[in-house]
Amino acid sequence: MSSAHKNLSIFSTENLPDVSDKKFALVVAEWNEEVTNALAAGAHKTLLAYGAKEENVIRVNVPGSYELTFAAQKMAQKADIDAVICIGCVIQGETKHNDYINNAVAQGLTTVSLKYDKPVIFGVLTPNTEQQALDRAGGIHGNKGDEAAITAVKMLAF
Ligand SMILES: Nc1c(NC[C@H](O)[C@H](O)[C@H](O)CO)[nH]c(=O)[nH]c1=O
Ligand SMILES: CC(=O)[C@@H](O)COP(=O)(O)O
Repeated sequence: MSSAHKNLSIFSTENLPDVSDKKFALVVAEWNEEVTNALAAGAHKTLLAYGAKEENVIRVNVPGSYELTFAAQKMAQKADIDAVICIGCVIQGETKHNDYINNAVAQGLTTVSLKYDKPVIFGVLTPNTEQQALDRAGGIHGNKGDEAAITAVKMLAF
């Protein structure tokens, strides 16, 4: 179901695990920072709303979404980090560069998650236009950051 038909900020909150003692890494790409900062704010707000402590949300920035994988690995290998949320926005350009980034990041984050046996959440927008990004970063389709955060919370039930 596309985001156009499912608000990203509306989700089930039944049977959520207690995450009051869990530590989250929030890895944020600086490219398209108006969008990624809005996504990160949504993720941060959602984590606190569902039980995380302010001091247990550790934000680090990277230049672009391609660098999310390396930073996610650095955070996931820390013994005290329970989940990693990766935030980015890769807007389609004139070339296929966005495809290479998106595929690398999707595969890379999955690899890190499995290697360190921890949730690593793909909170990366891959829109065709800037408007599509804004619509999903607190606009008409909700906030992908909210969705990424509640996904991290839910995955800590495993
Ligand atoms: N065009 C976008 C980029 N490009 C930069 C790459 O992510 C990377 O930093 C560079 O290739 C050097 O390794 N990044 C985004 O996050 N969003 C874009 O739209
Ligand atoms: C996804 C990108 O890196 C993008 O901004 C590059 O744009 P272009 O494909 O027009 O060079």
